[in-house]
Amino acid sequence: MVSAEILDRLSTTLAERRSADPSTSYVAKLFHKGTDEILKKVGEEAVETIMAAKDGDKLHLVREVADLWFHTLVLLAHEGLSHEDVLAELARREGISGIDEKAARKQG
Ligand SMILES: N=c1c2ncn([C@@H]3O[C@H](COP(=O)(O)OP(=O)(O)OP(=O)(O)O)[C@@H](O)[C@H]3O)c2ncn1[C@@H]1O[C@H](COP(=O)(O)O)[C@@H](O)[C@H]1O
Repeated sequence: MVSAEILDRLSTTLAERRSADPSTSYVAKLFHKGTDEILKKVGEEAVETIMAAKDGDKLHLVREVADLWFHTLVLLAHEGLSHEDVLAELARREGISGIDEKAARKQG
């Protein structure tokens, strides 16, 4: 099974690309073009993900979600953030939902 460590490695690469030559790297070129271009790519990949889900081809869906994740990671890196910030938010929510479940059990 592929490890989630790939997110750590990709995140390191994306951070390095912030100072890379735009003519030699897709990510450096996106950073150079700026926020609007990155947001445009995120929007395009979100639409392509929806279309892939609709056509019922699971491999196509996985590939489009990978494109979407990748471009959201580029967006986070451009804003000085990373997947770790998102994972921390999900962990926080898990904690919140745990509290909610306990409260619900007491009420029920
Ligand atoms: N995971 C990815 C990755 N996923 C998708 N893409 C690129 O994202 C683009 C997807 O956009 P589209 O599907 O719209 O295809 P396109 O028409 O070619 O895109 P545009 O040129 O129009 O933007 C393609 O150019 C893909 O090559 C990626 N480019 C890079 N990475 C990773 O990022 C690392 C750094 O990349 P470089 O900066 O290019 O060295 C690489 O080592 C990879 O690990």
